[in-house]
Amino acid sequence: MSMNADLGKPRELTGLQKRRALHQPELPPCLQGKAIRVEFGDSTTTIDPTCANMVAQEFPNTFGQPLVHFLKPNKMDAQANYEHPPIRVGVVFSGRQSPGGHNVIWGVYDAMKTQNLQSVLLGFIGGTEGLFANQTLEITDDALSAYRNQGGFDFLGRTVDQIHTTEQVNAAMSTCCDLDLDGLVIIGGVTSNSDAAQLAETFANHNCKTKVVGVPVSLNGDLKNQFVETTVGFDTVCKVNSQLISNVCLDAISAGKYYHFVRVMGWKASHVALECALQSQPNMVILGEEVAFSKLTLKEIISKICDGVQARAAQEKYHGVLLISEGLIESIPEMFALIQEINILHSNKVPENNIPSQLSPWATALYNYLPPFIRRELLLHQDSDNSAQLSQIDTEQLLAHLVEAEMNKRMKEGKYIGRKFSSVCHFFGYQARGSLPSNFDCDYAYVLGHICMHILAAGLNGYMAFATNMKEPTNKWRCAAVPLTAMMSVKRHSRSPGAVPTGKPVIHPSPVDLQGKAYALLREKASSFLLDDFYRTPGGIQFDGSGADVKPITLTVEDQDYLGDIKLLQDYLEKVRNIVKPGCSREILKAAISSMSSVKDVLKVMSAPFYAELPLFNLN
Ligand SMILES: O=P(O)(O)OC[C@H]1O[C@](O)(CO)[C@@H](O)[C@@H]1O
Repeated sequence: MSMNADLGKPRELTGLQKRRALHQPELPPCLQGKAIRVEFGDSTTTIDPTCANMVAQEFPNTFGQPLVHFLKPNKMDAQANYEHPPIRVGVVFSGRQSPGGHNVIWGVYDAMKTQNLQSVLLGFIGGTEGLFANQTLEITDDALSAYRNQGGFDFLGRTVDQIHTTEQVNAAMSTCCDLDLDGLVIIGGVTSNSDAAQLAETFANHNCKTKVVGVPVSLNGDLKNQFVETTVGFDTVCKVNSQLISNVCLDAISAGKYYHFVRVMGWKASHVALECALQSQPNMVILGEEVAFSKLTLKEIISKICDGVQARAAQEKYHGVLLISEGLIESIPEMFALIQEINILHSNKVPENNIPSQLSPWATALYNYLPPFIRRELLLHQDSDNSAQLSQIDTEQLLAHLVEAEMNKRMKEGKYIGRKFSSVCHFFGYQARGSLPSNFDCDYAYVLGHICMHILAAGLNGYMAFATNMKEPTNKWRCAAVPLTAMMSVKRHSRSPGAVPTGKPVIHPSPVDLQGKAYALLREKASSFLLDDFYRTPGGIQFDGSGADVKPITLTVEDQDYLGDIKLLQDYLEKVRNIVKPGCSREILKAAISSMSSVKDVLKVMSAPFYAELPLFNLN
């Protein structure tokens, strides 16, 4: 394996970086001090209970483990002089870069050294390939000094986000055994954490002593579910993108001549686009999830945008900003089908140049209709999860191209009588990914690092570190660990509810919730955004002062306090159980059912025994 010799080298820091390096993330009370109380909750099932059997079969050693809560120790425990044995841990950047990743390493390191100065943390240089090839760097205070609260993943670097094939899994296992590791911390998003689950299972199966723990680090914000509220990096990336978008908005309104088509990273889900839209308030926003839900065709999308352009022209406005998500292209039904055909041909090892001639007749027709630059991008080799390389497909340019053609057509036909349509395109992805992390991401990552260490110290395998109640200040966060298998599901080929799940259980990216409060907020403001140029200027990331604690809007408007409410819900269920008995009145039953519906999702995943009782109440 060839390695970049500059990785992990001490960097010369700028004045701002030096100031950032001094930021000391706060720890929630439960993580302060040497002692910690570990409390085991109910055993878990999976996010989609219809897949529970499949997950249980694939993960016999790690399925069904309980939720774990880390709590402030009681007085006696806190005063006891604990001797923690030294441990050896490895840490690897597996997923794509995301601001804050370095602080996970710092958090693990500080937590280990607080418990025992003899503990050793090893970082794998060059990401997963460094793991396979056993290339390590011992993490020390000195080595960390240039990377605390800094952007990028350049302390250790990363390569392919995959620990997937038998060779890769075996290589990882042999490294962990050679290094006599008690734990391995895998930093990444949905793909990396699915791999972490597989690794944990395989290690358990082979009696390998290394326990595997995953950390939700991804700019996409898509590793989000009943347990995990957000991912490390999402806040920073949304702040940087929102600043860029709002700059473009002000530029557009100043001259009044261009439509800006902006695509933001975020992979298959549109969380980044939704958050940025709420922060910067551009004229139009198209999320992949709404297109998939309404089954909008490319033609319908173009027609909607053109209607918007025309409505603005009627008000003498010839500028505007349109925001789209990276995954939009895959959400358009006919494009999805075309991409699927291309993916299958790729998987069958058909060379890129031969793919067009092997498409079905309808896919050929669509392919030929698309402008040449998009055709080329659709054929690019696949991403590590065998899907299209979304970052490389210039969907914003495709839309701009088709909108211009349609506006010209409307003009020719006398349906549009405004000025000629003119566009500029942007893709905001890499610019934000390397940013200095916000306070929120610095603190979140550091806290998760600490939780990882406590998971490993408790001897747990196949878990993810997470925190809840994060819309509140850090001192109110709650810290916990969830089995990776509890977040898994299996894809269905058809979207109909009765469709049988097929394929391997993995952690899937969660889409934007179209029933959620954040999306409702966007819809509520959509017409005003379109016509009123309601642009908002959040500005650059603030590290000090009143703006430094601003959190993602989508995090603060959604009520995700599941863990905190679980006790309440369990008490509630107990009460319902006592009043809803065979023979009780219809009104009592109806009232119980309607008030229960909001809690059933939580109960479903939090506790298998409780979930088993739900059919009694006919809630499904
Ligand atoms: O171009 P790269 O670095 O391979 O990665 C791009 C992908 O990584 C992400 O930034 C993070 O998953 C996606 O939004 C994007 O599609």
